[in-house]
Amino acid sequence: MLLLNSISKVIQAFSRLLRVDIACFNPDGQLIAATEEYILRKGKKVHVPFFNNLYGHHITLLHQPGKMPTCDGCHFINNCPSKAELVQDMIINGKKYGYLSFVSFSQENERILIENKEYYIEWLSRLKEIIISILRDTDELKVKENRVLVSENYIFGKSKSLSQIHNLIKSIRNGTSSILITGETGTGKSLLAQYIHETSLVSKGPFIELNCAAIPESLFESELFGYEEGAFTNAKRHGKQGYFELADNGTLFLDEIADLPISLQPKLLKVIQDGIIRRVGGTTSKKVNVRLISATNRSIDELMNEKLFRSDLFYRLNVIPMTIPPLRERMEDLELLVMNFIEKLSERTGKFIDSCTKEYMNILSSYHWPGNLRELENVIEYSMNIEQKNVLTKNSLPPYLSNPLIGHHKLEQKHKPALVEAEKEIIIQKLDQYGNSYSGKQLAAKDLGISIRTLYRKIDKLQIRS
Ligand SMILES: Nc1ncnc2c1ncn2[C@@H]1O[C@H](COP(=O)(O)OP(=O)(O)OP(=O)(O)O)[C@@H](O)[C@H]1O
Repeated sequence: MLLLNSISKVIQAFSRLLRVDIACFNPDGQLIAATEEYILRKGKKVHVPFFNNLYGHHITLLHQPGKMPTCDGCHFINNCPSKAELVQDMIINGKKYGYLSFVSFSQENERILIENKEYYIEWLSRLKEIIISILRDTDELKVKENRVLVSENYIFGKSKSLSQIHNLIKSIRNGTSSILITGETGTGKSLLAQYIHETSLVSKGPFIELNCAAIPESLFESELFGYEEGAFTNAKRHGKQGYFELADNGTLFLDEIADLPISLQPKLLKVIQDGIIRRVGGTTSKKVNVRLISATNRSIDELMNEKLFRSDLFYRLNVIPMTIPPLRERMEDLELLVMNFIEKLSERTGKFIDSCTKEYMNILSSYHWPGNLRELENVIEYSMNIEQKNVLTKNSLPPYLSNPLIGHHKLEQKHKPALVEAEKEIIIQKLDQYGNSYSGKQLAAKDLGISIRTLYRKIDKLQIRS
């Protein structure tokens, strides 16, 4: 069950029954669930620091919220839309779970709340018990999640293709053979790599990720194998560990492996074969014990045909191949993924969405998802920001989905040249601003809100001189 959804549903039910607005806060005074009226009047991102003054008071009736000494520090001081609040802290065995509040926004409700205080206190205590039990269940779940990063089926889906991947992961759990994950962009290759690590024998060791598309060819060797002091100008004083050393006794995830420069491929092949590395500028060798997982969204077969990828390296990397199908080929997982994203994004968007309408789901089901799960996640985030209700409706979909006449491609075709030029211009500006070095590009990518690997791809695609 989704935590916030569960709490939200209980709160809505109690609110309808008792005819009072209800809000629930975490121990830091941040709103985690509330009735619609409460969100409307107080805003979605209410943070009520003054509640800290109420810990240990168990149940407090705030008669004139906004004008009490405890209101110091609250951003609603002297301007509080609530007329009265009955607040209870949620503490059990010394553990703080947060606060619960029954709120009245009208004078009529204020009178009812005050006149029937005892009755409401009883219900407040019952609601507290239910919410604490939900929060406790989640605590237990978190402990489990820490052992196995994410629960099966739930995160990756229940479709046939995903079940096959799960079975494969189970059967290789005790080994450390190299794995090559293939799949279109945004299908979840990085997430799968982490999952494999977390469920493997080397899960206690480090998981180190290296994006082969993001590292300039000249730095590759020193990044992979490290370097000794004085190995080259600008080398750090005591040298630097490379990715292989960092990943010792754990997993090294080589993302975008197809972008590994051909000149470096023999060196990688040698390390895989011997398990021995030598730092740049070093004279001694070191044995490392690293499980390799690689991923690519390009066709390595084509690269091998063009002699851009060595076949001997490919066979070493591809001992266990795994392919994640694109989202359009596993639509059975769509609903599960949507609900998962709704929960995942509720904190970032400050919205408590319960579900989505059938019409909304139908539109998602008939789309072909070229950007796969990454695109789906963006669409859900967009919808959650736009949606006024607690259910996602067609109205909150981005225009290219809600209005079939404005197809993505149609828009793009019409404006493509201008868009490309604008994009190129912005990237050049940022590179001028931060410089063309690797660290400059890292800053530029951060400023642009894209990953460094995306920046490198764009530099390449837009033929920007770097
Ligand atoms: N099964 C899943 N359940 C929930 N979220 C997922 C799942 N798979 C992927 N995601 C999310 O989708 C987004 C894209 O996933 P990820 O970065 O792993 O894709 P990728 O295939 O490695 O992409 P690229 O080829 O561009 O590197 C991430 O935000 C990730 O958390």
